Amino acid sequence: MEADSMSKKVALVTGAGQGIGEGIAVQLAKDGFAVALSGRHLDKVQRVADEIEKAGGEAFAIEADVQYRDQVFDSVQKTVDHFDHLDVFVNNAGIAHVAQICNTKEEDLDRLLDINVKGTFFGIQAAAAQFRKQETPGKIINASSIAGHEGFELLGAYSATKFAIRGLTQAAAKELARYKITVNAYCPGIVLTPMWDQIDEEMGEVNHVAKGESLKQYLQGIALGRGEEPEDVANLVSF
Ligand SMILES: NC(=O)c1ccc[n+]([C@@H]2O[C@H](COP(=O)([O-])OP(=O)(O)OC[C@H]3O[C@@H](n4cnc5c(N)ncnc54)[C@H](O)[C@@H]3O)[C@@H](O)[C@H]2O)c1
Ligand SMILES: CC(=O)[C@H](C)O
Repeated sequence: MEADSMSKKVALVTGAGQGIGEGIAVQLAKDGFAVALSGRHLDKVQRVADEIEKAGGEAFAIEADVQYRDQVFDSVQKTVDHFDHLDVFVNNAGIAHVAQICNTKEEDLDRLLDINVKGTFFGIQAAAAQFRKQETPGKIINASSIAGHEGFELLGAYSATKFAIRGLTQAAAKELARYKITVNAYCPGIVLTPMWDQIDEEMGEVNHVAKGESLKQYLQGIALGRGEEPEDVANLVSF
């Protein structure tokens, strides 16, 4: 256990090996948190943890797949074993999938629900259990999306999971407030992370998008179609 982290706030970020999760972990470390980073691929989260340590921060990498409840609870225990306690849990891990609803395979729908919804559900359960065991306040922060406020064509199953996360966040906030545990969600627009490489790859030929146009341009087109100023759309595409 790191002696210094006894006084530091401790955060656990899921899916922290790249993208938004990596950005959150790095910023939390800059803000003085001791950070546990969990992900399906230990080498990816270890890379980010090493970078945080090299920059003078405290970090600890954990291999955990959020679709499995026991691995989520285990990641919290490993964080507490290493840093003594937990203050913040960020349910960041998530996947997207591009398909028209009528063409979405059940196995893809199951994968999205297992990782995005059940993974977030398990994270709330595990974090709340730890905060109550510590008898301390705590913060739980979940990854929803712009697609959790508007259902986008070609992202129907994904949007459903992000809407679900908003509802889950609101319900958890009401249930856990009495324990001084806050539950909030972030809803980014389009953030140019490796998720978009995968989304663009899955695009292929679909009716709604002109050949060669990426989903990013398609979504931007929707925003522009609403008469939003280009700079508004530009704000969506940032990292
Ligand atoms: N990039 C965007 O435009 C955008 C917009 C709104 C919301 N989001 C949400 O933000 C979160 C992060 O997105 P991102 O763009 O950084 O994605 P990303 O694909 O770049 O990174 C996601 C990370 O989560 C990990 N992950 C996936 N499934 C996992 C699992 N079962 N267990 C543990 N880790 C797992 C991946 O390995 C990866 O490291 C996601 O929940 C996503 O839905 C992204
Ligand atoms: C991929 C994502 O979450 C939205 C559509 O930006």
